[in-house]
Amino acid sequence: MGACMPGAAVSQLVMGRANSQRFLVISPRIRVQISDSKAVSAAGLKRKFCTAGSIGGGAFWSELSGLDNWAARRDLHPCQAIIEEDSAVVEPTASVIDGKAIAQQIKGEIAEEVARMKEAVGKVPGLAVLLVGSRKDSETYVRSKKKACEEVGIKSFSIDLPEDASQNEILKHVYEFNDNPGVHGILVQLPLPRHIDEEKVVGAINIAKDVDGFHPLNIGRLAMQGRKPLFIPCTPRGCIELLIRSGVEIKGKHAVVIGRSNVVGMPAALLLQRHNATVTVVHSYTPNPAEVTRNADIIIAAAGVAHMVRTDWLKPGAVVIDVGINPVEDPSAKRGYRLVGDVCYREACTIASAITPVPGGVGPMTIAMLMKNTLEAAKRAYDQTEG
Ligand SMILES: Nc1nc2c(c(=O)[nH]1)N[C@@H](CN(C=O)c1ccc(C(=O)N[C@@H](CCC(=O)O)C(=O)O)cc1)CN2
Repeated sequence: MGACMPGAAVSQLVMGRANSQRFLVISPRIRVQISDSKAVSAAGLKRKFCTAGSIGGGAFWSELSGLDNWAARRDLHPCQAIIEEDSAVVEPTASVIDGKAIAQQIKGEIAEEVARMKEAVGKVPGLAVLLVGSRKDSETYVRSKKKACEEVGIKSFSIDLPEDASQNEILKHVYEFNDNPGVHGILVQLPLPRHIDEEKVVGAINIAKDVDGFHPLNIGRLAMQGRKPLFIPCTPRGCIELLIRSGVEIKGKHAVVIGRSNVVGMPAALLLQRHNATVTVVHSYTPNPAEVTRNADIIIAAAGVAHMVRTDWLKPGAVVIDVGINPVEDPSAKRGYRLVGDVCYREACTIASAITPVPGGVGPMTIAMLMKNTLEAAKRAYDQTEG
């Protein structure tokens, strides 16, 4: 079991040795034997998804897993053959919800609004991004956020702090951004190093600039009837936007959210209810999750377990939004690994009516929604909101 352990999948990337064979433990039931030629890619995979010095993986997954213990649910981990099979080209009968294209379209709309704001008030929105440590995945996401800012005309401010930065140092930057009128949105890239109290840092962000929507006041308002959060967390907002833009009716439907993390599962369930769906949350202690999920018209899968959702979890015609981003070793891929979702895509394609791919589904929408939240923050600051 790895040192960085909060979520299930965190324990899933461990190097091992048995009978003079080296292997990479992808999940409790998946061990990939590593030949010498594969060793580099396995190490690369670990580098990208591990905190420096730890032997566990689970970058984004720990966000999805939250307090959950999916690793203990050995019954839910598919065998390696299933994951390998899934890389085969499939002709889906389900329609593919192209998150990358939809995100691009949304960024185009935002760029137009930013240009209009510049003309009207002579200002553009500003987004501050705080990164602590040198996790490769977090660095990639932060780079994507800055690139998106450039694309749409948002000014980005960034602070990169070392892994051993103190809590006070981080808070000092948050307070400075809170006081900077040119900064309309502030985000602290998660996860933070273990010695930092995430609750304190997120709670220090001015709620009017909390473009991640993780501040307890924003989450509280999201949960309450008749209250309006200033911001909705980007990934759940992206999931709903994908459904709406794909013409999927949410009202009156039964939605199952798999996972209850603070970043995705919990706010997604709250948001679906606000859209008048009947919502069931499936988590790592749910008995017979396949049976529960099989009742769903809409599934948001955010467990952080590669290919957990199989054919028997899906009702024919269900709409599947796959939030999982799980790296699995693939020597034929340039990076030595590829990303797969929580849903066995190949199988789901033949039974669902619509499905998001991984990559290219929810991920790009997270960034587009961050741009949207930042624009909305600036509109409020300059009194440019409609209605
Ligand atoms: N402060 C925050 N931290 C984190 C959040 C968040 O919303 N706010 N979410 C995740 C990571 N994340 C954004 O920060 C994020 C994850 C994935 C993608 C994405 O576009 N993924 C691509 C694949 C990328 C690749 O090839 O590596 C895809 O799915 O197509 C964007 C943003 C945790 N932390």
